Amino acid sequence: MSHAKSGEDANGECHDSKSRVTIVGSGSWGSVAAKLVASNALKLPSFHDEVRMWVFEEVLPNGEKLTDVINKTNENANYLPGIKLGRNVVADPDLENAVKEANMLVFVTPHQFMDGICKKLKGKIKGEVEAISLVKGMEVKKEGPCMISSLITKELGINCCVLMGANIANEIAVEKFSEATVGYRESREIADTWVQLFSTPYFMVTPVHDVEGVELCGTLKNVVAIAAGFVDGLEMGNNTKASAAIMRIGLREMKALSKLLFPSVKGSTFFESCGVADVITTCFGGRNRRVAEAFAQSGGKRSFDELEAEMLEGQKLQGVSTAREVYETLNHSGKLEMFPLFSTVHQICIGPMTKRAAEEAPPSTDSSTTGPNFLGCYRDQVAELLSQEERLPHHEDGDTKKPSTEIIGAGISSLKREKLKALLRQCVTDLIPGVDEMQSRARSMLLMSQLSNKKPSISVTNEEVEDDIQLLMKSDPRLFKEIVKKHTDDVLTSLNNMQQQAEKLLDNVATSCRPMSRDEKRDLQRSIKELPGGNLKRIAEIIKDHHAASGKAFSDEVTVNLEEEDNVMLWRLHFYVAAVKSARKLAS
Ligand SMILES: NC(=O)C1=CN([C@@H]2O[C@H](COP(=O)(O)OP(=O)(O)OC[C@H]3O[C@@H](n4cnc5c(N)ncnc54)[C@H](O)[C@@H]3O)[C@@H](O)[C@H]2O)C=CC1
Ligand SMILES: O=C(CO)COP(=O)(O)O
Repeated sequence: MSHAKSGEDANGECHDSKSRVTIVGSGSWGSVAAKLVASNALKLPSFHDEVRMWVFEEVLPNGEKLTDVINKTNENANYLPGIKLGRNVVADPDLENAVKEANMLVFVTPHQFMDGICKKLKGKIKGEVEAISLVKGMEVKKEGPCMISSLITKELGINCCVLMGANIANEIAVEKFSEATVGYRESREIADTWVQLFSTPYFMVTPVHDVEGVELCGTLKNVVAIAAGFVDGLEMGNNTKASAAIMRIGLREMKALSKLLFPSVKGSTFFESCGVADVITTCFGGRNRRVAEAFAQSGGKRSFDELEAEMLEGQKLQGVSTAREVYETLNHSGKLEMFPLFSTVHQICIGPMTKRAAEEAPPSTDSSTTGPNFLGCYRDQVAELLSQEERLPHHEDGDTKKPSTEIIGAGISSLKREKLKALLRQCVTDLIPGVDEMQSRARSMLLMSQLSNKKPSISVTNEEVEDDIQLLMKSDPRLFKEIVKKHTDDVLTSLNNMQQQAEKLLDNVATSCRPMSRDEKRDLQRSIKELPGGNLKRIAEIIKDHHAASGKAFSDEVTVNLEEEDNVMLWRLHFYVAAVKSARKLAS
């Protein structure tokens, strides 16, 4: 995109190559966006001074139109009173007129109005136009969820970046320092133009090549903020809000859902202003939090619509409808149970809430350390599937009398077996990112603990040990050791939880296995004997745990007599031995 000055082309025709900006929206953030952009448009030679702002017309109590008041006083009396927007901001109630000359469009209205706005603008935008969306929210269409930037691109046929961040409008309006993130899809040059247009000494903007990640952060954090409000309304305290119940799990679900919807989303995006910073600021200072707090204080007796109208005077909440949209998306894809926080927020928003229900609502302890409870959810689904099934006699597959060669699900119909296999395949797919994350955390901890003992046995690159960690290691080795220990303990707890869930899942799966043949038992016995000491210890643990779960007495000494073990136990050992063999093969 070029920003040369106005001039004449080769044919002597006058053309205007300066950029013109229109802000589509004039709520509190829309008005602050106009102020930021207007101050820069005056300074940057490649922009026209005038910045148009489309206003959804309203009549004030004194009978004046909001647009007229903005143009007369240079203040948005309804949504940002007391703040001068800049004399070069021109309010315009006619949407088509407001955008017709613009080649840079800033969309900033509550997300529920965006579909209608795009439809009105379809075919009305001419020439090379770039857009940016400051809208936090998404649409759910028949085909699935659609981010607002995609809606703009699809409906209007224009490229669209996004700007999200820890940006409470009232604070930026009075020029308190804040950061924001511009997410872009392809052109860094265009992202830089937006950065230039929004940046001021009190508003620092960083471009990130991850449009979906940035937009999903801004969108999903509003659901987390609603949950934070519930916790505040119930006076559960800041520890609850920050830790297991809300912000920490909220961030994990934000990341997991973002990656589920767009696997290209980058983990690093969650550490930009649009990610963790926006979660924190909104969970402490936002409108979503405030209204959700009032909802909880009323014991769910007052509706969000009523409270929004009373408390926000025309401003709009985004979190309640986003929670519904997220719920629909998860429900449609059968993944509700993997996102206990998101789904519970929606259920509380639509139904009567009691303190007890809300207290029971936060995610189970299973998920508090391992993020979305993938394994626990699959365990339950497998258990449900198998319990529903009317068992067929073993050795029979459906209505044929042929002995089955299948191990898993041999006693159930082929239809149920296929469902079971599909569940297990999906479980593995969903588990991979979690395992990758665990591996990378474990590697970091190993590296850190070796560094703290000054004996790294693996090669260390500069990127792996950030400057501040190196500094801490040198300046305060004791604190460094403590931190390493704490994080190592966290990783071990998470691994332990994952292992327990996996064990329960395997126990369920093993109940569906056909009887093990004599030859298979012999093979298993042989394979167990060949295992190294560490793995034998694990075999003993599996047997002990299984005996304990089935109420059998056990002693510290474990002797393996496969003839005496039940079928479930035999297959559990078989799975373990097979996993050890695969791991060894991969390592060699
Ligand atoms: N206010 C804030 O602190 C921040 C807001 N945002 C996001 O910016 C977006 C816009 O929010 P705000 O500027 O805060 O708006 P707001 O909530 O302050 O005001 C509501 C706006 O909606 C307009 N409106 C009402 N009915 C309408 C209709 N039928 N059609 C079109 N417009 C209508 C009103 O005129 C007003 O401009 C939202 O997605 C929000 O999440 C993002 C960062 C900060
Ligand atoms: O998005 C926001 C801050 O970044 C504003 O959040 P609220 O709509 O909850 O005030």
